[in-house]
Amino acid sequence: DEEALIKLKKSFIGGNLDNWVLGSGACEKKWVGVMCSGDNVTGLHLADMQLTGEVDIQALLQIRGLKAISLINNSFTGDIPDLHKLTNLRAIYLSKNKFSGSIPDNYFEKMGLLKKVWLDDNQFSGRIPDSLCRLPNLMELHLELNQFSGQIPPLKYPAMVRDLNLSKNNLEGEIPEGYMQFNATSFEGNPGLCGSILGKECDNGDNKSGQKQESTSSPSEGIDGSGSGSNSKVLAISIGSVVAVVFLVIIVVLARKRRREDEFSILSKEPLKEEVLPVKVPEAESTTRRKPSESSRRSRSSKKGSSHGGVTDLVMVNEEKGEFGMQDLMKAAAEVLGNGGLGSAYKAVMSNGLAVVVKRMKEMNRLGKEAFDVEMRRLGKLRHPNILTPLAYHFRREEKLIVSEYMPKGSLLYVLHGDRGIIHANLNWPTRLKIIKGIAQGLDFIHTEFATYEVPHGNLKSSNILLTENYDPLLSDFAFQPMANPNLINQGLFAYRSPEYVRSQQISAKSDVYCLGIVILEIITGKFPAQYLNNGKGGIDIVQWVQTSIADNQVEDLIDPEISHGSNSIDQMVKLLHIGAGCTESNPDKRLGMKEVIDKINEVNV
Ligand SMILES: Nc1ncnc2c1ncn2[C@@H]1O[C@H](COP(=O)(O)OP(=O)(O)OP(=O)(O)O)[C@@H](O)[C@H]1O
Repeated sequence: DEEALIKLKKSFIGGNLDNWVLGSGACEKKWVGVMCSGDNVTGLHLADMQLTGEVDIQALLQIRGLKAISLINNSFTGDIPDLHKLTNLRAIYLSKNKFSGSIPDNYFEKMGLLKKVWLDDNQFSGRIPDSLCRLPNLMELHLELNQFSGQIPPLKYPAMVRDLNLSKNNLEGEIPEGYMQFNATSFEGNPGLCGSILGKECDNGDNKSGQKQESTSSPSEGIDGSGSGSNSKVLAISIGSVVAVVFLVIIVVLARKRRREDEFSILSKEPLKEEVLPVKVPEAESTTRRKPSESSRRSRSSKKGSSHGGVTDLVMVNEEKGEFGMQDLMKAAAEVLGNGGLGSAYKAVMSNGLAVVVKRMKEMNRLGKEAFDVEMRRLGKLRHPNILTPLAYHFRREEKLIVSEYMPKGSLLYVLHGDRGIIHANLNWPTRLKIIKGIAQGLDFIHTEFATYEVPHGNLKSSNILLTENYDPLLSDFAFQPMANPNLINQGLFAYRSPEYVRSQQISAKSDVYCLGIVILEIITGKFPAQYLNNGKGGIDIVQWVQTSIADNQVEDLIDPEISHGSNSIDQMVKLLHIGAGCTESNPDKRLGMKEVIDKINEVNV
């Protein structure tokens, strides 16, 4: 890697790469801009260095572990470099340079692992390459402030993309359907674009620019449109315009916030760091500002299930992490984590340093207060290395709060499909196998503990599997079925998406096995299952894909290249794929049972 970096340095002009000295140890000596994992170079962050010259792709090709390259805010000119030869890249940042010319349509064709493409603020022209919009893992796309023209190509995997900006180009025509999740700011500054996002109807003729003049001249027609031509009303119009602009800004901010929260529900979920807000607690609780001593007294009294004026404080059901009360939670700074099928989730860090997740559940009224307490205490007593045992709860008729420990590595969903850098990079085969085994053990434990429940877990999916520091999986959000309202059950719990429930409203422990199968296939293929989405848009129908490939004898093609490349464990991966397929059998009678799954998984050893 060092030699390659020196070769690369020679192709640059300018910049201050003085500590790039051959033999000094690029990773050991922390060469400027060089990111490493152990002794391997994984990223180049060469931003703001006034670099020009060439980007020596042959040199970069020698850095086998290279995953990300940033040349942001330099002075590179000419065509886009041949980065497409680096097929392992996850992220390309070329923003704020003077790259120009068009990018070949098939440029990104072999870059299936790319997640982030930032080409904004350059002078690129021509069409947006089709291959870019077909990338299966694309999450962030920034092309703003260029001269891209023509129509926007359809987005093949819209559910993956959470950050998109095509503004300030010369794009034209109707915005394709796959982009509907984004708002107008992602497209503004393209005079020829039209479509419902921009509130600008497309006529099917060519006269798009005429339309543009109309719509930009009165964007707030619906708000202040009446009588706007009269000179005598200039003042009123000015005030109206200001109000309208403020109104629009509020709408845009709210829409963006909402979209971000929606995105969390699809692909969890980088904490929204800037959205620091208090954990909202019921009025009755927040009216009195109790002293800490009072708070802990109340917390202690509430352990016994007591209440004050009909409103209970937090009820601790598991004191392994210490005691805390509602006051402690209220004082904690909180961040939105996501908005799932059961409600919203917040992270709160309390003054003693304990970080917890608070889930606000709205549709959990099946049980009265006492029965709910019994259920929660039962959950609080569970101890298993693969179970996330809740710490506390708060009961109100309209809303329940469930508090659990915060796991810094986050959910398996995010570690697998989001960009967690080194955390993702560590998902090698032995780690993935350990995760699969842990999930199966945890589920088996839940099946024993809640054997009498219609469906013991009910909501097994990768967003409800958290990872510990050591990549041990912890199952959360289980055994909610007896507490949840029927509408929440049907819409919010993943087991209710199993084929037998969709077909004939049957649910059983085998529905959990189906969910386990999806997770196993997700871990081995590295693909985001379409089954997690409500609208069926995006992701991959992982069950169908696996079945077809098994039938066509092409099982190895299913394996995530990140684990199959150069591995001598392909046989084990194939075995696990077959187990995943056995778990996702459409007919529950033909599907594997929980114990069979455990036995089969235990036979697979690293
Ligand atoms: N204990 C935890 N530690 C760390 N992150 C968590 C924890 N619990 C939840 N999260 C994060 O918060 C996100 C939102 O969780 P939430 O449970 O609200 O949504 P979900 O899992 O997508 O859907 P559902 O409501 O069906 O469980 C999760 O995807 C996960 O990334």
